[in-house]
Amino acid sequence: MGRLSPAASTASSDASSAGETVLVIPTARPGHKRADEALPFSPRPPRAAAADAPAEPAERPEAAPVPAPAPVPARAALPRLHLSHEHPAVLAALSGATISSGRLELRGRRSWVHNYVLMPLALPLLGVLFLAALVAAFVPALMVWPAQLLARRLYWACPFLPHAWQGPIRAEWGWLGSTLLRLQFEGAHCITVVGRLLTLPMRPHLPNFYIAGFPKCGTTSLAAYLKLHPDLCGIAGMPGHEALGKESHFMGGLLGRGSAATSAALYRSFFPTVMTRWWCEVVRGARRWQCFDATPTYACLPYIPARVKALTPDAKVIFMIREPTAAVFSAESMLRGMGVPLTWSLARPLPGSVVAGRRGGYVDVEMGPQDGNDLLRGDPGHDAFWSSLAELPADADLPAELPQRFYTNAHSYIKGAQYADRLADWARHLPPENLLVVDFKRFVESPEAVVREVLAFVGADGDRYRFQRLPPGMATDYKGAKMDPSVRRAVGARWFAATNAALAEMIGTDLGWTAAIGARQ
Ligand SMILES: Nc1ncnc2c1ncn2[C@@H]1O[C@H](COP(=O)(O)OS(=O)(=O)O)[C@@H](OP(=O)(O)O)[C@H]1O
Repeated sequence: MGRLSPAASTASSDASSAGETVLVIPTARPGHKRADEALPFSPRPPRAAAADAPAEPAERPEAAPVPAPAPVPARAALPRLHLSHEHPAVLAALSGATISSGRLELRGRRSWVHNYVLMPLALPLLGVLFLAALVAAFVPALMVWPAQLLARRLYWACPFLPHAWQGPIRAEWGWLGSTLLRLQFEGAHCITVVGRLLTLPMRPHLPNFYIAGFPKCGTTSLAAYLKLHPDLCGIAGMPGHEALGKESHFMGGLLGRGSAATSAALYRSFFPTVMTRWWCEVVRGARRWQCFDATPTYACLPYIPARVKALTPDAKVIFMIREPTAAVFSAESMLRGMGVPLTWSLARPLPGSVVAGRRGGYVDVEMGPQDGNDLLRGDPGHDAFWSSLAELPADADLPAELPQRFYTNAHSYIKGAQYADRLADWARHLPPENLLVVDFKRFVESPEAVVREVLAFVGADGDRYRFQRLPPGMATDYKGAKMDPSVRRAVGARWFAATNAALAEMIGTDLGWTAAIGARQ
């Protein structure tokens, strides 16, 4: 510690003449530590300070050697400032002092920027920094854990998603890029789910109708067309995500496979808030506001009709249908494009087929010989599993292996495209006037006419609908792959001929699928 030195008085006098008080204090030196001593601090007004200092030399003494601290007359009335010479640099930084030639100089007057801008801002700035540190410490802890938990459930319900991170996305973006994208996706999903749950009291709606399927039959496009009507809202989906922006997967176990998959309260979290409804009614002029869920797998899974009836007994259900092998091939191509390893392919010739000299599709790219789960042979184990799903009570837990078996087995897609059987499941639970079948081919050719029929079916006023053509939703990049014509014929005849005929009888129209052989249908 040191006392105010004569040098301090000198500097003070110099500065006084320039209009500021300067205290010059020798900085710490080994052997000069006297922690018990205090430095009298006299922030005198500049002029007065100059007047009171009787014996001050006119000029500042040389910096070295440092003069021994001289005693200063005690001033009981003045506050005493304790300075630690052990940390002169810290002191200088805090006080705005400078260290010059081994001495610490305290300047009593700073610029107006310092006094009126920097200093008043310092405290709020420190507060902001403190809050930022808190956020940096706690938000990851509060976000990462829920995000991981919810992502685990999402990946259980949609087990094809993780393949995309490890396969094509990693190949394109590298390890770091794909990891960051994955964290961003999981974080966005978490924010969406938590946001929905936190606003649950404002979400009293269950769907008035469903676009229940079938997968790869244009459900995304139909949903987008319907959302153009002021009366109609889809689910409160994940922003910016084409599929999760329109399909809830709630009954597929997105929030859990136990009671969370049957709770009406939790299901309500997916649908718009009263504010959204108010906006539609007051601003967009909706007269008969309705919301809908467009989860295409609902049409395939035989336990879903019972749950739809339990949760929404008056709901209407729309099914889009497409030539079955084309729909299965579209699903296969989508999954394969996401990096999902499948043991089957409609692009690969069946065993015994002549393939000499033919290249194309996935045949030479990533598929080995057609094995195991043969497309024509069938899978009795899967059939039994499927039948057990049809018996599942509406409030029962979903089987733990359900999504994995559903998404990887070729026979899930085959069963999912046996439309007559699936529609019969639905007709057992809901009245036929609540079910509408839409032909994908006709929808592609004349979307406006089809959309207007759908509007009439759900009870929305067609006169208030302004049609505008939209780009196809969920278009698949086939990467040049084509269905093998022999597979198409064989699979069509083996699995779909009978159900296509039954469908024609059911809807009163033969869509000509049995004869169809070609590219997309
Ligand atoms: N307007 C229009 N014209 C032509 N084709 C269209 C249109 N809308 C959707 N599609 C095709 O429908 C397929 C996607 O169907 P989904 O949206 O039901 O897919 S999903 O089940 O939701 O994943 C997907 O088919 P593929 O490209 O053959 O896979 C889309 O391209």
